[in-house]
Amino acid sequence: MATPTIYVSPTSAHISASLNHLITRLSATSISRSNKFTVAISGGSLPKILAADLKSNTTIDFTKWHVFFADERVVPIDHDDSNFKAAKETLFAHVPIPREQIYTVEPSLSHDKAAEEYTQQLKKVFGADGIPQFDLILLGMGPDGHTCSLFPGHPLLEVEDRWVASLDDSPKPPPQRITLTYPVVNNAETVAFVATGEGKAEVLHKIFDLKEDFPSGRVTAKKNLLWFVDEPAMKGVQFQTKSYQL
Ligand SMILES: O=C1O[C@H](COP(=O)(O)O)[C@@H](O)[C@H](O)[C@H]1O
Repeated sequence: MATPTIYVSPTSAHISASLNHLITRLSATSISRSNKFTVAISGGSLPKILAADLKSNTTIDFTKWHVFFADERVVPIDHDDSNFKAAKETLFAHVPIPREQIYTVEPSLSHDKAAEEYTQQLKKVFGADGIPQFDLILLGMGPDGHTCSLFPGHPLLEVEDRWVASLDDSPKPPPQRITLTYPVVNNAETVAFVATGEGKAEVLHKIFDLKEDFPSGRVTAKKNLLWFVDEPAMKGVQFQTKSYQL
C-alpha cells in the first residue's frame, strides 16, 4: 500500500504542467509494457485542470488509451451534469483517443443496471478474473471529503463485492450516479488526486493532520498515491509536502 506524497503548486496552472509531465511518463511506460494505457478520470474541477496542457501534448500515443470514468452521473452524455461531457469538451475533442476506447455509462438504464453494464465494459478491457488494475486513476475531492461518488457516511463506502456501485441519493446533485468502489480504486498502480482552492483546505487539514476519516483519505494505491494541490488548498495544513520536479 502506497503512502501519500503531496505536491504543492503555487497555482492550478502549475498542477496542469505537473500532470502533463507525470501522464507523459506513465502513458509511455504502460504502452511499452502492455500496448495500452488504462486510465479512469473524474468530473468536477478535474477535467479542466487535467486538459489545460495535456490537450496539446503531441508526444503521447493517445490511440492506445482506454478511458473509464471514476464516477459518472446517470444523465444523457450531452447533459451539463455529465462527467463525459466535461471531459469531451476539455480533452477528448483535442486528442486522438478512439471513441470506442472511451467507456461511457448507458443513461437509458436505471442507475443499478447502468452500474452492472459498466462492470461488463470493465471486464471487456481488464478480463473477468481478478480486480481491474488501472495504470492511473485521476480523482478529485469535494469540500466534504468525497471522492468518486463515495460520500461521507454513505453505505457504498463499505462495498467490497462489486467493482461498480450505484446510488440514487447522492448528497451532491444529480442524485443518480455510478462509482468505482474501493476494491478497484485501491488496486490502481497510480492514483493521483487533484484538489485546488481554499474550499478544500479544512478537509485536507482534517485528513492529513488530524487523521480524521473521510472517503478521500481511505484511498490507497498499489504503487503511487499522489496528491496535487495548490497553495490555497493547503492553507493551515501542516503535513509534509514536496514540490513536483518537472
Ligand atoms: O460530484 C463530483 O465531485 C467530485 C469533486 O468535484 P470538485 O468540483 O470539487 O473537484 C468529483 O471528483 C467527482 O467526479 C464528481 O462526480
